Amino acid sequence: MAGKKAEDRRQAAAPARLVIASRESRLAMWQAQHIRDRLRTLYPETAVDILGMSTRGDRILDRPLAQIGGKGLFIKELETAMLEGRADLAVHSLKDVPMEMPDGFMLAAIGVRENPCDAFVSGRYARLDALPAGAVLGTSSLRRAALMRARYPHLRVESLRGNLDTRLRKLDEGQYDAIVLAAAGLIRLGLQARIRAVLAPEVSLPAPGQGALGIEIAAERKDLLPWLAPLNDAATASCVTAERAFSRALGGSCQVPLGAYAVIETHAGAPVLWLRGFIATPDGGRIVRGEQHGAPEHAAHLGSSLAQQLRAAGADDILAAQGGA
Ligand SMILES: NCc1[nH]cc(CCC(=O)O)c1CC(=O)O
Repeated sequence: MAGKKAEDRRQAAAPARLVIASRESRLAMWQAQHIRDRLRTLYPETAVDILGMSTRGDRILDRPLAQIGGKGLFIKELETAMLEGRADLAVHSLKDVPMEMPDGFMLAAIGVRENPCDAFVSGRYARLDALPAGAVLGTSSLRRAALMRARYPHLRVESLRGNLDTRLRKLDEGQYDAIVLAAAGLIRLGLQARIRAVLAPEVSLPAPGQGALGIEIAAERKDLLPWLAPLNDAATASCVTAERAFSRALGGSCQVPLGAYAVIETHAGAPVLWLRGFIATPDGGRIVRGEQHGAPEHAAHLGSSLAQQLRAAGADDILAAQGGA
């Protein structure tokens, strides 16, 4: 058709080659391969390769993340590769991407969300409620630990670090009676059979961005934006924008237990973004929760409003006790 041909002529040629920087964990590689395959389908003429690399966050495994400096640790080496021209983009679990993007970098696209919830995994027990007093529950996040301590004070909640395979191995070796971790990682790696129960958001409100993929580029590579745009999922992008704005307004780091989870519902034929959030003390002794509803276009505003609402309701005290703002 003449119209189609005219359109083709206007389009610039896709890049000859795209290199994706990725961590080398099995989950990170799955995610990078997923994006590579999508790019290959979108642009059959483009050579798409993956540059695997290990990060400080992968190498330091004996201390909780909050202690060694938080999220930036998992992405710095990948960003250096992009600045040095060894890679064009990086694929991350959005949950691991700092709330404030480092200078010179931006998120080019947010992929469709996998199951955003936490999962309960155990050999012996079918559900959290079935764990007896004194049972050892492992988790890698302050958020899950605070929620579990508040809800199940009779359990011993202990830190669990390492990639997914390591965490499952520690469970299987008997170091823990049960563990709680993101359902998305297990599902992506084909390990969904290990999930004994998916924890409802009412029980374990997910971390900001959990289950979503973030595609990062150097801000000086805006030429890539049109090519990466088809990877963006608008609904997921609005939801995680609200979640990340909430976290950012509360100082967003791994140092304070907080969760945020948004969904888009339809009310009277119009989309409404429903954002829930909480912030807690590490022992779960205090939890301040709240929610906001609004238009998806106002996602960032909804996130910061919810943060303000929680600050007024006691989050400020929690942050002050934490040594935060
Ligand atoms: N912090 C590590 C991490 N980063 C992303 C996921 C899971 C996948 C996702 O949330 O997209 C995990 C594992 C976990 O929290 O159990």
